[in-house]
Amino acid sequence: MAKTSLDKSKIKILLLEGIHQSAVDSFHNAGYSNIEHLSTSLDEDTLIEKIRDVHFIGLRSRTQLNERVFAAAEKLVGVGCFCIGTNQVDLNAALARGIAVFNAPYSNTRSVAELVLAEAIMLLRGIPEKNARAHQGGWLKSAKNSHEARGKTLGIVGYGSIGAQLSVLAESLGFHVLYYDVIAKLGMGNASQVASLDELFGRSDVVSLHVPDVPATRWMIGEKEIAALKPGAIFINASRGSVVEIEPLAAALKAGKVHGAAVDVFPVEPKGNADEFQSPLRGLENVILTPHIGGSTLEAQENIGVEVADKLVTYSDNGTTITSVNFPEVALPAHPDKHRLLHIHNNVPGVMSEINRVLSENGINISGQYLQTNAAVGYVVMDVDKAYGQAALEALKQVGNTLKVRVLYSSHNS
Ligand SMILES: NC(=O)c1ccc[n+]([C@@H]2O[C@H](COP(=O)([O-])OP(=O)(O)OC[C@H]3O[C@@H](n4cnc5c(N)ncnc54)[C@H](O)[C@@H]3O)[C@@H](O)[C@H]2O)c1
Ligand SMILES: O=C(O)CC[C@@H](O)C(=O)O
Repeated sequence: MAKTSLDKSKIKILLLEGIHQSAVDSFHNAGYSNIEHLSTSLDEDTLIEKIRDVHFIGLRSRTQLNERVFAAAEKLVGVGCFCIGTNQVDLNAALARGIAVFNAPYSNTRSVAELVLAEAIMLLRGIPEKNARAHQGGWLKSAKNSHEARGKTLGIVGYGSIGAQLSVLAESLGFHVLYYDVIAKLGMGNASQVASLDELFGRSDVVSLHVPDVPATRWMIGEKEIAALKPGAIFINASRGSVVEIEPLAAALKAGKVHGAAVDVFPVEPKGNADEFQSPLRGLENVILTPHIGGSTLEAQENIGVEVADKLVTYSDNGTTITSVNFPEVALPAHPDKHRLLHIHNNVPGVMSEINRVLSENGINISGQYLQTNAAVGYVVMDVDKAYGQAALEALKQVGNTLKVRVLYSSHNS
């Protein structure tokens, strides 16, 4: 009897770092039951052992998927970053193996923007010091260095989803908003773009960073940039720990050159809640330190769980790769009466004609063909008659430059 659908219980899903239960529920609802759901990340060697028989992995910002891990991931089909950042995943190593990577580009933007705004207000009022003193039995009742947000200038570095959302919230509170971005962007409300980081730093009372971790942003804020801040400025980083050199920031905070800071992300972050957090910023009363929780609200985590699980399910069930961060994007219709062959290959001349030759020689009729490429990879999806032999499948895998071949069986009996 013809096989009619994938045996979903054989598809192994590994979810790390306390991904919200909503993700597990989404997989279950889609018929996937072989799920391991862990609350922590795994060290590299443990991950390498575990990932060998995993088809889909879900992670957040702590798990590093590097070349060594991918080399061991023989069955891996897709990666879900249950967050915005994808810098923890070697996207090229994934692509070179035909593994699609997805994320949740918007689900926690509001959470980060709200936190940053709250921190800006707290720091403008000197609340961290006053709070610390009160806990020690002190009483710092004073208006010195305490300011309203109204009329102050907020400088945003990176005017993407979070930066723009923060801009709107901050303006509603009376901030003047300036921003610096490598791309020309239309400002929300009355916000205006400035031409350089130097100008932004020189004009802002509060500076907040919202850039991704890419080579150009790595350590982009060091001693020179910190020196360009207005005396007594407030500095906030909820982007990535690799963007700011912590030592010069700590020195400027100790010297009072920077009046206060809120830092959520660090060059080195503990692997889990049981590990010690170490930082030169520890013990400074004018600094709010948070454990990379800018996006950690129940609302955001629940939405992210559903969003990324659904993307993995859709890719697994149907081959659609829309919104993948490393893969050619293809939106595919349902395929109730046809089997679907997915062929992922290096994007070099001649592969498509080889694929078509194999299908033709094996008498396989193509009823629909979808092709999308990026610079490195070609992704072709072919809906075919149900009748095809194992030999044809093997021949497809033998086509030169093939990275991965998958079959999605039709959902109806032949
Ligand atoms: N703390 C947290 O929990 C948390 C939560 C979510 C996101 N993040 C981080 O925040 C980052 C920003 O998120 P987003 O959704 O706004 O991303 P986004 O991609 O929508 O926006 C990033 C912006 O930065 C700009 N940019 C890139 N390089 C730049 C440079 N060298 N100088 C100036 N601008 C530059 C881009 O043009 C873009 O407008 C994420 O990449 C992630 O690392 C942190
Ligand atoms: O949830 C996380 O660990 C990462 C959150 C945030 O940095 C993101 O990139 O979305």
